Amino acid sequence: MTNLILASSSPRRKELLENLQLTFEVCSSDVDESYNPQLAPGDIVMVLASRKAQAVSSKHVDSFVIGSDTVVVSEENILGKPKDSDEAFAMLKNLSGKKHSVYTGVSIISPEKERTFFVKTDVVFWELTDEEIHSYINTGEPFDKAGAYGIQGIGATLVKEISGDYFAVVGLPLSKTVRALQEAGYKLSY
Ligand SMILES: Cc1cn([C@H]2C[C@H](O)[C@@H](COP(=O)(O)OP(=O)(O)OP(=O)(O)O)O2)c(=O)[nH]c1=O
Repeated sequence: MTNLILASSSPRRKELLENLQLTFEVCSSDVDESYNPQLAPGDIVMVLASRKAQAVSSKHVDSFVIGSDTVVVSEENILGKPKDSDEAFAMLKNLSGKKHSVYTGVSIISPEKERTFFVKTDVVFWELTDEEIHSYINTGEPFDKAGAYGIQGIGATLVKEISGDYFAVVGLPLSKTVRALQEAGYKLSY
């Protein structure tokens, strides 16, 4: 029996976790991703990560469940996934030539307890021309990603500097996640 479940439909989170050669299943959480905009960004991603983990944990009570959520924060604006090209353009224009922060929340629910935390990573973008932004949007890469970019793909070329956990920007801070799993009683097979 697999006792580790990733409560996510994100192909990136699955690929990240696969790097660690753990045996796990993926269950899509499908929860309402609305949140109270008064909350601080770290609290928003923790609330959403916990909601995703709880939705799956309630059906798999004997498993360790990982839920996660990522948002991009630029000058107080919280950027999720763009709905269309116009929104993607507005997000990338907003990020151009500046520093922003990527917040990723992780919630681990074990048969006994829940442990939820967040990681903040600072990213600096090069100054982008409108033409560069349009070309990037035309690749299709921005659409299912918070802040309208993927640092693991062509989006890497937009990034001048990163300070913090690269994996957290992609969607799951691997090292802290595994440590939290172990603290919750999960035994690694290697
Ligand atoms: C900033 C950034 C985000 N992202 C992705 C990670 C997440 O998949 C997505 C943020 O949306 P999320 O709502 O966190 O996740 P999701 O809807 O894709 O998946 P699920 O809720 O089922 O777990 O943005 C990248 O892939 N690369 C990046 O550089």
